Amino acid sequence: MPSAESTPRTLYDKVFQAHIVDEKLDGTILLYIDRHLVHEVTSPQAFEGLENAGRQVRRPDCTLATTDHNVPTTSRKTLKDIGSFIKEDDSRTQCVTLEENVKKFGITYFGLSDKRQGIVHVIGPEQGFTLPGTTVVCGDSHTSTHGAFGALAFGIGTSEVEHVLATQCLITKRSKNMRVQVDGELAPGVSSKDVILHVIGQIGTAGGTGAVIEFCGSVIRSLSMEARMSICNMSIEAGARAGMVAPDDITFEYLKGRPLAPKYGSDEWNKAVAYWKSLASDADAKYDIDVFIDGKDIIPTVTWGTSPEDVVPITGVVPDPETFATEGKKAAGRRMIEYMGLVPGTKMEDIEVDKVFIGSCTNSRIEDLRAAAQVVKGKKIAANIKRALIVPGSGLVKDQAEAEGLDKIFQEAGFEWREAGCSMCLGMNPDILSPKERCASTSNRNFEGRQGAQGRTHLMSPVMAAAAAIVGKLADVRKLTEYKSSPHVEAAVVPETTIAAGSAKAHADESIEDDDVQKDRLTDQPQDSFPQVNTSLPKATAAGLPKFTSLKGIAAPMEKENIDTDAIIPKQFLKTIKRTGLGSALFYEMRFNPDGSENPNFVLNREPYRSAKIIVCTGANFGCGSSREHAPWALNDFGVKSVIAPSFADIFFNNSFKNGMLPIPLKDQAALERVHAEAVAGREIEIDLPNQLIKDAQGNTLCEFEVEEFRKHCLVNGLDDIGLTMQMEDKIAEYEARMSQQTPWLDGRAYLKRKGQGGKLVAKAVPVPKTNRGEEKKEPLEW
Ligand SMILES: CC(C)[C@H](C(=O)O)[C@@H](O)C(=O)O
Ligand code: SF4
Repeated sequence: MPSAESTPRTLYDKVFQAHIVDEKLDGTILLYIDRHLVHEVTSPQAFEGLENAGRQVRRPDCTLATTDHNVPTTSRKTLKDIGSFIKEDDSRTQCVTLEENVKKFGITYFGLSDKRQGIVHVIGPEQGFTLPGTTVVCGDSHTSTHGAFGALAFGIGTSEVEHVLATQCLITKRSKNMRVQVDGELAPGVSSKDVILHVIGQIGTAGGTGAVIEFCGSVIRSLSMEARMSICNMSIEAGARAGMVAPDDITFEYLKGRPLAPKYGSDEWNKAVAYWKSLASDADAKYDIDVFIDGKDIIPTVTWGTSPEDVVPITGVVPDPETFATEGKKAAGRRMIEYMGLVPGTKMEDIEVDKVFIGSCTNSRIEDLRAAAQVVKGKKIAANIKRALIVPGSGLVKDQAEAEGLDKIFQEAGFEWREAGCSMCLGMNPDILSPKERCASTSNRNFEGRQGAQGRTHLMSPVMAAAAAIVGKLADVRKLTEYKSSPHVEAAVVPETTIAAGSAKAHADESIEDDDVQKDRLTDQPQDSFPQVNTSLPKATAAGLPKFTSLKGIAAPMEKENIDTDAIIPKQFLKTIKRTGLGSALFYEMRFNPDGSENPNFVLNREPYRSAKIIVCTGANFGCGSSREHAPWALNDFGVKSVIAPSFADIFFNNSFKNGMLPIPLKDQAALERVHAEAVAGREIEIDLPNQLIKDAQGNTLCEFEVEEFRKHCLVNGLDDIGLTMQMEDKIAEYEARMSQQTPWLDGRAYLKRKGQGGKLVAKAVPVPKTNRGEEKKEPLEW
């Protein structure tokens, strides 16, 4: 048996190991976080918790905030401040709240008048905030994007955002190692988006559950950083905790000259590159799961259903659910076909499209826009296309595209050229689909209602979306354009304006009318008029959580696979700055008809399930998709304190515990069926946490269940884990001081000047006289 030192390790093992502050015998780990990105949707409750407990942000120098989800993407030429710019009340409140919080807690913030504003997963890499070998978190599932740099980057819920703000650490466990190796070459017209859609089609949306995927192989190595980011971005749609690519020369080339990366050519840069090179997986490292894909099997891919795994090649047809393997899959397929308004057997290329969206954290970078422009150049969008939007991922991407004349190419073809933001990816802002509209979209989720209530989304690459706009139907881009080479394999170029950091004026766009906001009326506004149920249950408070020992109550049966958090709580309800009051909107689209009346067929609208305290779901991968902690908050507020299912998505699983709730993964099919049968019969069941048993109403044991010791301890004792972590202050400070020596390029200067208790420097003896850019400090960044 080789010693721990000589055991071959994966990229994930190495980065994870380097961030362990403390490890308990049961494998519970306190992990140090180098980079924390913050946006307006998932942070208000975290800052509120911090304030209520009288806590500070531990490392403002490692925290970067922006507004992206709620912001309109119309011209900012009249922008005075965010409060007057955003018309919709709840969106405005979230953005203004973030601005207040960043001021209060001294965090660097890129607001709407700053060219560096944009989608959080675009701006991190663009600024060099994301670096190889770091741990990166954000209250957002697509934090996986940053793994393209060989960072361990993952989404967290709001309670964990608060935990990181307060302690710069997270409590976690090791994930499994999974390798997805894509070898060979991609054919012209096939891009990294097709690669990831194809992979998800192969492994399914739960394929990566509990694992960190390392993408490797000759195809991945040949991709630019931007293309790698698109792949890692959608690791979350493959169910993985994170996606990673080993840093290499393409990575280092991309980082040269980025404002927050070590200064190119300096000793620090050389030291950093040497370290980054050492992170690649050892040749004989072991993976728990291996997937091999041949690049030549991938052709331009689109989705047909309402889960990212429902993919077909563009040359294919709409599948027939009656041919699916199980009754469950057939039923789910029928619902998708109906929701998507499709007929089995229809050629994908015959499906007409109403709107086209090129944007989102998957595909809104300069290379995406260049590739799409190449398809569009000299052509016009089809007459049936109602709107085609190009939404750059950041103000700097927009500037770069304009410098290259891409805006003109798009506008001449009939596209709208917008300002940066999440836009129509999830429609928390005015860019949405109307009911039944069909969209060719470069985003990452095609869930029901994702782009607007009853909207129909087909996911695809930027060149495929551009082709759909020109043809007016889903289209095979290879028929439109002669490719000399695949657009995605060009080496990354650092655009001039990307390097030019610094606050800038709002950028005007003459071509967009301000009244677009009016045009884009939100049709699916939150409604607060539904009755609250089960509000008598105890709520979490900053002082600690209600204790969970035994739970007895009605269990509502569900049978669906892949119940995503968008379905548990749709986007329009994420605009709250509170944790409470969401019970009335739980499963909104399934629970209520479009006119607001109850859907009598939905389980929670039937007796005795209106007062359910437990959900028993026979479908796997419960809680997949977005990291929104609003999902457990909504369940909790409704009165549901425990969900039993064959498996859970990682972030939802974590978020539930943080709210004193107990998700129970029950893999034993027979046991699950016994519990489900009680639920179907409308009888109470009892969850006995100390003894790890599920019992029927008479107290007879139905089955045992597993739960991690540390999580059980916290639940049974109602422990606030921020308080627990803060008791580890000595270890955290010791870790920080050590890392300031070893990786000084990760510290902002403000940190080095900061005094700890007794007036001692928190991290001394670190000779970093200048910022990482080698310049004197400039506001607002303290680097
Ligand atoms: C708002 C946020 C919680 C969410 C996520 O985590 O993914 C959003 O970015 C999304 O894409 O649905
Ligand atoms: S997935 Fe969409 S909504 Fe979520 S961060 Fe990315 S662009 Fe924004």
